[in-house]
Amino acid sequence: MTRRIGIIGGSGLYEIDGLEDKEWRQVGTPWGAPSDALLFGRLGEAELVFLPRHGRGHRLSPSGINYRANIDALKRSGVTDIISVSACGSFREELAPGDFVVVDQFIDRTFAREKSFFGNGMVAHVSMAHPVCGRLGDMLETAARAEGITVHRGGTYLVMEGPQFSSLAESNLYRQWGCDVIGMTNMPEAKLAREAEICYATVAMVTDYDCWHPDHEHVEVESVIRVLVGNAVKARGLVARAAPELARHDGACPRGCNHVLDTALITAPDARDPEMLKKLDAVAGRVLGG
Ligand SMILES: CSC[C@H]1O[C@H](OP(=O)(O)O)[C@H](O)[C@@H]1O
Ligand SMILES: Nc1ncnc2[nH]cnc12
Repeated sequence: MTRRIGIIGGSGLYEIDGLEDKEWRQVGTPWGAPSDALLFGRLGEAELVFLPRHGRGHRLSPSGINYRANIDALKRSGVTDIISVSACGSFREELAPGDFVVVDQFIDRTFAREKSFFGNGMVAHVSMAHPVCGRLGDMLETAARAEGITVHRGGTYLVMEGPQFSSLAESNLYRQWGCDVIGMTNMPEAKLAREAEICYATVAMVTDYDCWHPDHEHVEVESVIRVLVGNAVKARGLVARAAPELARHDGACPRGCNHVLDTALITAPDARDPEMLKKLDAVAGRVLGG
């Protein structure tokens, strides 16, 4: 299996530098339109596809993003691995603005988004026990260290619906829950990537201390953007280092991300809805024969 790397760029990362043979292409999906055209290109040996999560110009709010279209578009573009680059608030003193966190767990508190490709007519249940790909996480951590970025391995990312930031009571509650960082976008993205059998890992770039820290102002867009400008430069360096390394690893994911649907489908073949199966051509074609 030749690996092709998808980068989903979050707030502050709307384009990616240094790509050769680059071309923006519209990719249609049965789930509607993705956030923007996809930018195809190469970084040395590595084939990359970049998608700005909020669209160029940051047109889309976290609740308004068509996550299913984004993941489907990446899947039908041949993407095997997704690196999610996301801004986040920090719940811990030691996770300071400018630091990167390679998160390994999520708590999904979103409620106004489509969260699955499956449903009535074709039901599937995938495991989210380990929601990110450990191998991809290893590579991102190594690349970040090599780039001289202060990186923390592991952490729980609380995904809130937004678009408003948290109240102080919420911020304190999430800290009591043991959460490390907060953002608004990585769910259902990670769930959908899992369903689409794509390896997924997040680099969360700390921009602020949300609103719990007595010595820091509560988070505002203006301060987030200020930190993001520096973070985006570091994120580009990280991608440039991690992508060629990842591309060297041919073959299926050793953690099994590329085969999760082998054990997830439950609807009997004669009870499956043909219309539903058509929509699943890219995401589940491997097991449904799309
Ligand atoms: C601009 S602050 C809030 C905004 O930033 C994060 O976006 P992303 O995850 O795409 O980097 C956060 O989730 C909010 O959407
Ligand atoms: N404090 C915060 N809460 C939610 N999303 C964020 N993105 C960046 N900082 C954030």
